[in-house]
Amino acid sequence: MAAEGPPRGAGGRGGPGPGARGRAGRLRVLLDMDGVLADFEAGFLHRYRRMFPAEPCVPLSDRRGFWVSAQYESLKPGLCEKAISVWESKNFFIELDPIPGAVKAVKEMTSLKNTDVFICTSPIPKFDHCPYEKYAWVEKHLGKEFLEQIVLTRDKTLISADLLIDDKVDISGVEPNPTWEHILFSACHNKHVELTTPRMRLGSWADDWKAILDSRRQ
Ligand SMILES: Cc1cn([C@H]2C[C@H](O)[C@@H](COP(=O)(O)O)O2)c(=O)[nH]c1=O
Ligand SMILES: [Mg+2]
Repeated sequence: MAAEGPPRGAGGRGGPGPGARGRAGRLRVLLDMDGVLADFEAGFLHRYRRMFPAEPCVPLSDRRGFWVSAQYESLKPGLCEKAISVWESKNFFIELDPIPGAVKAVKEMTSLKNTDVFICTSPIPKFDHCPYEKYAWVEKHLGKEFLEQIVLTRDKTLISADLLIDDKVDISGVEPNPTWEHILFSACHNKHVELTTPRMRLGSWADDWKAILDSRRQ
């Protein structure tokens, strides 16, 4: 049964939130969903081929840049809209496979002492299926209790935390100085991007993500 009251690690203390390092020794981690926990890229390619078998596609090894829609449009005018129709279709988000090792890593991370883990994900504006299916995906793969840990936002800079693990290279929004440090999670579209120091990358869930968390602990 889900616990009552505010979710673990979420506000509830009143007054302005503490700074990134002032949370009574607790580390707050935000995990992106698409491209970090759920395999958006493979799911997209699979469904796109099924929906548009006569159209050209981009193999995952040739993906460059975060926006699938932009790369498809440059491949052939009109493909942007077709690409968008793929992730707008019913069951796209719920049917995404987990990224290898993600489910185990999230469960392990959640069980660490002094660590609060949230899923921070941007829904698409067409809301018919996506927000519901993101919740359903979390329940299916991580369990009901984890539904308390979901943050849906189109602007991740507004959310305060110590770390954000995300596959998008540039994350911007209305807050020019987000509290979190962005750890770039490797994906087919960002593998070739060289990061300037001190930016860090997590190659996969098989890599030492605990060391990254520890580097941010007080
Ligand atoms: C590649 C791509 C993605 N989107 C949408 C699909 C997802 O809802 C978000 C990405 O969310 P995340 O939290 O940053 O992982 O963006 C899109 O609209 N167009 C695209 O090309
Ligand atoms: Mg992502």
